[in-house]
Amino acid sequence: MSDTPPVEVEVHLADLLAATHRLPAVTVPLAAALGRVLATDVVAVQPVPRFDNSAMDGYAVRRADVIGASEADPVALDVIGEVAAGSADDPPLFPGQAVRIMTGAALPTAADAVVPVEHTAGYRASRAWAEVGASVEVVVPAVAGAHVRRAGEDLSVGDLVLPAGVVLTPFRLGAAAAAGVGEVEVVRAPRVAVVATGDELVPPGTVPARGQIPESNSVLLAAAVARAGGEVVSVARVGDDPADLLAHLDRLATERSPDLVVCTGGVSVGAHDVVKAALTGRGVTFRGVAMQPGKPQAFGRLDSGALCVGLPGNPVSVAVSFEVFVRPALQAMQGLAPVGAARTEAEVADGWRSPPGRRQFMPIAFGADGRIRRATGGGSGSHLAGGLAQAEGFAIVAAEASEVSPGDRLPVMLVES
Ligand SMILES: Nc1nc2c(c(=O)[nH]1)N[C@H]1C(S)=C(S)[C@@H](COP(=O)(O)OP(=O)(O)OC[C@H]3O[C@@H](n4cnc5c(N)ncnc54)[C@H](O)[C@@H]3O)O[C@H]1N2
Ligand code: MOO
Repeated sequence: MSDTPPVEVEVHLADLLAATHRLPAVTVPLAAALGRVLATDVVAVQPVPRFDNSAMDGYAVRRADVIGASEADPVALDVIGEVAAGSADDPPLFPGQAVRIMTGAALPTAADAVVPVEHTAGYRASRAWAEVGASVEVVVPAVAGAHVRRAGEDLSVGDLVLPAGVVLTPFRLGAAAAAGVGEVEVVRAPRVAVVATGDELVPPGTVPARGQIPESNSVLLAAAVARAGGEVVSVARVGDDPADLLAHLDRLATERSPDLVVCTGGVSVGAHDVVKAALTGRGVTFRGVAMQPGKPQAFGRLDSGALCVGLPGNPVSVAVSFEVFVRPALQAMQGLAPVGAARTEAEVADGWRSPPGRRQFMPIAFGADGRIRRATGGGSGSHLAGGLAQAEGFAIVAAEASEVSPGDRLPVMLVES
């Protein structure tokens, strides 16, 4: 790896994406569709609203009866029935008659307006509803269609509710349900296995012995993968023996059939770099990428057909590599444009140094003034895992730059909180 010059970020990303395929579509109930990418258009199978119905609690009337109603000259109507929301009743309504009606109830066929209960004398006087069999005094005239929600005024049968390719959000799922749709065709979620490598790693929360550290990369990656639409099918920690890693990958292939295996650690030039030792010559390419952090990278297809991405072990390198390479790959697998995280541009509040020849991704936080400053203890060190908690994004410094100065404007890749 160190013998050949590093490739540009774009080259590595393009090669990775070229090895990435969109996954097939599956049909799922709405309740299982949150965050999935829609594979086919959703059209309304029912109009929205489904039928003419009341927007108010009140009385369904024939509008002609109440044109002249006023406080001084109330119109008395015989209350001949009631329809509540969910009732299939369609009471016939003759001139001089009214039907008690509740919000969402189907408007009787013979009615053409709704008088809110607040527009009746009894309610004004004592908050009282006129009972069925009694009469109600209307004190405000109704206009045609008053407080009637018309069938299909939002969507007609066959109208497009959601186009293929959108991510299913809570609002979109609600709209599909309202239009009578119960299941949707979505791109299958990428099945992702996370493998953290290194003899020094112990589960988070346990007390490490000398030389050991808490394993944090798989925690970050599993969470990030899930947020990015992946289904995490396995999270494991493997030591520095290549035979153990190969055995683990074989087991994963037969038991979990991942589409993507994300490994961390062991891709550099160390004497115990396990991912490199195990997967060199097995369809996985190891190379340097002109970025900091995240220089050593690996990718390829395993014998099982799963795409394998090997990220460097340093925690900040993992975070950056996820955003720069893994998120776009997950997007491509789901049929989304592989654009990575959302971006913005911001002014730098404090300056820092950047390694010439490598594009720098500096963890940053926004100040109250909208300007950015370094998030990780002032530095760009790829081991500063604690400072990642403060990172709201990564400022991107061009490879040619050796220094960033206060007042510079930099592109910023935004991190999901
Ligand atoms: N002689 C050279 N040494 C190094 C080079 C180089 O070019 N020549 N590159 C450095 C850079 S840059 C990086 S990045 C690292 C990448 O090395 P590896 O991918 O082989 O990663 P490891 O050596 O396994 O680990 C690096 C570092 O990260 C810690 N780590 C690993 N896994 C985890 C985990 N799951 N959770 C928390 N922390 C983890 C590990 O303990 C190491 O401190 O190589 C440099 N060296
Ligand atoms: O490239 Mo390494 O990722 O600097 O830490």
